[in-house]
Amino acid sequence: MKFILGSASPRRLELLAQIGVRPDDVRPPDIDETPRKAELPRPYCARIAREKVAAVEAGDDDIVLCADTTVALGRRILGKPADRAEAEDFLRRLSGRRHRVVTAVAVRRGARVWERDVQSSVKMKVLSEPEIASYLDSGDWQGKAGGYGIQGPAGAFIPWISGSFTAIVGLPLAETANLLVAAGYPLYGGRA
Ligand SMILES: Cc1cn([C@H]2C[C@H](O)[C@@H](COP(=O)(O)OP(=O)(O)OP(=O)(O)O)O2)c(=O)[nH]c1=O
Repeated sequence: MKFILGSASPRRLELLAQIGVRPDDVRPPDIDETPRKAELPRPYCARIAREKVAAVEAGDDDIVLCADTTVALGRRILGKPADRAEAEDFLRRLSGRRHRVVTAVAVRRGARVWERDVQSSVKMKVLSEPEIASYLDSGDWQGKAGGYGIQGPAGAFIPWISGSFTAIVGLPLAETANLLVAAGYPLYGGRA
């Protein structure tokens, strides 16, 4: 059995390391992440995690883990900003409001798939012009759903969350541990 992380996200690698899980291989999937017409954020996120895990090549006995993190403002999905202008647009929309962050995790072993999604609420303070400008200058928004990362400088913009911090960063560790154990990964030295 090999454990394969199907993700290019350095956050997911670090979060797995936090619970002592080191992949034997990292194979980021390449799928089309375009939402379907009128697709809601939670089903979208779960679908993308499933499509990612199906797209990773692995042996029948290997365990593959993929995840997707989606920022939802009402019914609207905010993906990874394409450029600085889009990141600015996202920040202005999120400023002073509460939004949701959904992270779906999918684990596959052979033909079997285990999945969970976790939804958190996040409140962003009303952002001032200097806060927006300096955050955009930092470049930290790049590659992050909704155009911010709570674990970086944007942590100063988040006075309150309800849910799972690790899920917001990209991988809900409690649920991930359960999925790995269900799939037969020897977490806790195989004692679980
Ligand atoms: C909201 C938020 C998102 N993010 C990140 C987590 C994810 O890496 C990214 C959302 O994009 P994803 O499509 O979930 O993942 P990815 O493209 O980075 O990597 P892969 O598909 O190969 O697994 O946003 C943070 O790091 N902090 C945050 O606070």
